[in-house]
Amino acid sequence: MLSLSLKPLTPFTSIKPKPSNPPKCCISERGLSFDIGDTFFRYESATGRDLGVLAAAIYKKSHNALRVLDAMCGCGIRSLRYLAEADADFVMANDANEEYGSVIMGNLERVGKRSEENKRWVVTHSDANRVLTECYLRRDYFDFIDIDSFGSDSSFLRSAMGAVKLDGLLYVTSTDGYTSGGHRPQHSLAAYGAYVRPMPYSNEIGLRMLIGGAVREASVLGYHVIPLFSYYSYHGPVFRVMLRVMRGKLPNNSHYSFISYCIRCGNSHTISWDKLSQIGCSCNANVPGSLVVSGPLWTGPLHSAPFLTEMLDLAEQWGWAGNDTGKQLEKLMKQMIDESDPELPFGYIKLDEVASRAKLNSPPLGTILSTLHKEGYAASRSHIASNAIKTNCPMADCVRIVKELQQCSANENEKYQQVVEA
Ligand SMILES: C[S@@+](CC[C@H](N)C(=O)[O-])C[C@H]1O[C@@H](n2cnc3c(N)ncnc32)[C@H](O)[C@@H]1O
Repeated sequence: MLSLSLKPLTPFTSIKPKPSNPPKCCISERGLSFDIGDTFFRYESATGRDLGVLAAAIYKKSHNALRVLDAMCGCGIRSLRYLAEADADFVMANDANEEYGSVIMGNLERVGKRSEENKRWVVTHSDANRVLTECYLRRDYFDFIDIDSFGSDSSFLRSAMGAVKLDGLLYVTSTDGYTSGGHRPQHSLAAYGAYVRPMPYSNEIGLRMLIGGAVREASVLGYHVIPLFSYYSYHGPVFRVMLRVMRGKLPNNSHYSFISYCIRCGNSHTISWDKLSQIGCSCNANVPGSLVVSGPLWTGPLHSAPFLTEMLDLAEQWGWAGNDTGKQLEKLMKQMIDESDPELPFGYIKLDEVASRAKLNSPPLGTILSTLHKEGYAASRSHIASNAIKTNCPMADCVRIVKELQQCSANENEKYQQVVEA
């Protein structure tokens, strides 16, 4: 059972771990062995952990310092990886559940027992908000804060923003897919300040809602955030965003605005704050209920291509591409880099939607992408949905392309048939 300690933070040395069963098993991730015991652990989150470790290591290289707060550490695998792989100078591994203490400590001891000489890590058991607020109050700021919560992490955003160093990194998570689907607009409004309605690219909305919520919390403190990468995984589902927290106001206000989707024509638009009173679609559909509007949320880039390129280079340097998991990670980062093309708008178009508007079967995704490129449109895959494309091509032209491709293949089939019959 989860026990939330409201005692002052206790240093690791004075924690008396409750006797627990021997570790259930010793497993390994990226060649590092660790125990999970009876803690919460998900194998499927390995990609999210890989991305976090790469980002932390890049931060360490550029700042020559890395103090990490792993606010909800479970068995401590992230803390262990930040120490062993990202070469963190110090990690505070916190989990509210005191019963995880011995497993976390056992895992962190793999990088060296804690002693008077070795104070590279500490284990605490407290509510994450309390830990973050106490760090802020004693001006003990961290370079990198990882908040791996269940559900929505919006209640930790403000305290995390106070405890992270300026120019530091905040790695936040949400597993709330229901809200991003637009099924609880009052909830998204309360949690992230965004009134979210059902839209065809709801999983991207989930990432944008999370970043938008962080933009809002940062602005309260006179800061702004820039997403370095945004990662959606259908295992959960999980929305993860790596944010750089910077001093001052958001340089580009148009990156925090509203979006509309027109059910009639299938096009989406961003709506700036000053145009809210003139909402409408370019197709001039005045059919009541045809326009769905969500926001305010993050409408700027989901990733920083230069930062992801550094991560990709580092993964290659570390030899991660040598196995299947590494290859998948490489493919993911390359897709994210493609998605960072500034010509590409927010959202994605599912090929099913294009096919249904064209009343035809959809041609292969690669064929549509190359046709869009030939016609001069920006287009890429989306790491979020394997059957979708990101493109600045209007829906009507996507439909035309699908029809033309279908016609082409019908003509070719006919010619082939004639050759066979002759
Ligand atoms: C998703 S799991 C963490 C998994 C871990 N980061 C990993 O990668 O394996 C969330 C953890 O947060 C802990 N937790 C839940 N609520 C908490 C709170 N308010 N403060 C601190 N820890 C909390 C749970 O005990 C659980 O271990």
